[in-house]
Amino acid sequence: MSFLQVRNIHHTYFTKDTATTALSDISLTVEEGEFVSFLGPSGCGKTTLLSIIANLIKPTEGTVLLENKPVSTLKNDIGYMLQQDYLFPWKTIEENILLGLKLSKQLNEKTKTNTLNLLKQMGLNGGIEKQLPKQLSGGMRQRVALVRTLATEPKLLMLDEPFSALDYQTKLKLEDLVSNTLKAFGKTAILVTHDIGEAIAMSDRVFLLSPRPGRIYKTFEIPKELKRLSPFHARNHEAFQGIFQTIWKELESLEQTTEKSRTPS
Ligand SMILES: Nc1ncnc2c1ncn2[C@@H]1O[C@H](COP(=O)(O)OP(=O)(O)OP(=O)(O)O)[C@@H](O)[C@H]1O
Repeated sequence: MSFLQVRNIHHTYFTKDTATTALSDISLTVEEGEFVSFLGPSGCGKTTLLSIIANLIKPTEGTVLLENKPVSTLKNDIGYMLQQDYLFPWKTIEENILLGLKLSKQLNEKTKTNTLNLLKQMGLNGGIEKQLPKQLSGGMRQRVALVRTLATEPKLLMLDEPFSALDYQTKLKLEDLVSNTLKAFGKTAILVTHDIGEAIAMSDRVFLLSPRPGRIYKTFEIPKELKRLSPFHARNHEAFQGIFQTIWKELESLEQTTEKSRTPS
């Protein structure tokens, strides 16, 4: 049995006057330790799908199982890294990274030491733990957010455009750091991104979603010579351009279809 099973998900958002079907007939599986990405035109339902898998939204139809258990019955098994770091501005870095452990009653000397060590492994040492978030750069804050997420040892990590607010150089460095860290911990992760290069460089598989309603249009297996490399080196490998062009063309054809369906006849 696969680690994560997403079965026949349909989702419609209802308001007083409208019904928007965001997702239709989504089924997929993810293996333990795998890194997959959801890529697709704006509004194709990537965030909705991520929220359903994380049990933040209940789907209109379908089920999500993590290690064969419905996600609605799980606690603390899923961690997040989002575009904004959501660090509490009035709490120190140490208080921020220990908060999840405290709330889930897992805070003890051992988990505290492990978490502070992880902060150092992320290159954040020299007394940073006593500082406030505003004293840190955007890239440093995202590293803190990753430590906070990993502190409670979630089984599955959800990454919703975690690098999109960063400058290009910081983003490339963080892609490597996140990828290496998740590999070292053997974590399973799902990334939502608009960036084809990022999806290829970080993933084992890429799910391309088509819009209105969102469906899985195609799945791309990343060539094994790229999977072996860190994201930075993968971007510079000759196999990268080939798969980039293939996905680019597919995404472009999807975007053209979307534009046409928006043009009034
Ligand atoms: N709370 C909501 N109520 C009504 N419709 C919604 C709601 N949230 C999302 N939608 C609609 O559902 C569809 C999918 O939205 P979603 O945010 O999941 O897409 P996305 O692929 O993540 O978009 P983007 O790439 O722009 O972030 C869109 O048509 C959106 O307008």
